[in-house]
Amino acid sequence: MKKVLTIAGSDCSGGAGIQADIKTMTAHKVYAMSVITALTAQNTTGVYGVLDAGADFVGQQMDCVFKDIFPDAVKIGMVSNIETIQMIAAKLKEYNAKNIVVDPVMVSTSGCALMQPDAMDTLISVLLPMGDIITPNIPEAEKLCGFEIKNVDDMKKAAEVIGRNLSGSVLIKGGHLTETADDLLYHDGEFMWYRGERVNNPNTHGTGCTLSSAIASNLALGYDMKTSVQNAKNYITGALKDGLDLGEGSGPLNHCFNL
Ligand SMILES: Nc1ncnc2c1ncn2[C@@H]1O[C@H](COP(=O)(O)OP(=O)(O)OP(=O)(O)O)[C@@H](O)[C@H]1O
Ligand SMILES: Cc1ncc(CO)c(N)n1
Repeated sequence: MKKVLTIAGSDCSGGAGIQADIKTMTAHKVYAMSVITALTAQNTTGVYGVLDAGADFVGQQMDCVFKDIFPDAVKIGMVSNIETIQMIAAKLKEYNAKNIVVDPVMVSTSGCALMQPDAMDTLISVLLPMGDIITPNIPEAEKLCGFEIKNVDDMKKAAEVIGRNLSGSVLIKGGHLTETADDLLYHDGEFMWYRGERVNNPNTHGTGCTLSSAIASNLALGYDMKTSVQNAKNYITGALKDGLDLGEGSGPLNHCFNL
């Protein structure tokens, strides 16, 4: 059985973070492991509290995982402070981790920040370059490229600018921009569009976490980068289309729609 590790924050309401990651990995029939960077108190209406696990304890969890059950892929989500980011980067190097997917969870849309603002530079300079692929949404991509992204041409320019400083691939998610939900991959100097059917479902809590975990699961299963992104795109569209409707706000997806 292939093994995948998520390093991320817990979402007690089960739609995003560690919980979304484990459900996604399980739906892909890979063995899921989790290093928890922070607990969050959140639900479909917003984020109300964050309790950091602390860098040392994150490091200890990573030691336990890597020394015993070496993951075939690693997904990194919420990392709230500078010390934790540095610890994760050091441990990934120490253990020579493979197939690293970094979802830069930087811009909080509702309530408490998931990342301390002073940690952004460290995330950009230390962790993003370690990714085999990074998966910013439009507001995150704007922070990374330094200009506004208003259309698909801007998406291409941004992907190129962001990718210039990285050895890995860049997937800019169009969920916040395009009428159709098209994502753009910049991989080995080439652009590739993943055309998505826009699902008329306001329940999109955790789509980013779910997509990045699906990519990591596919990489662990041995698919190449382009195929992994396509398979993950098909999975997220299916999970949205299932039409689960829970909670007062933007609800979770049905991660198990295909089981
Ligand atoms: N209404 C929709 N219909 C179809 N696909 C969607 C829709 N909304 C988002 N997606 C897709 O979901 C994936 C995640 O994109 P999105 O831009 O929502 O990420 P995100 O903002 O990081 O997510 P999160 O809400 O977890 O922070 C992308 O593949 C995107 O195209
Ligand atoms: C723990 C966690 N990670 C990521 C996100 C972004 O969806 C969230 N809401 N919560």
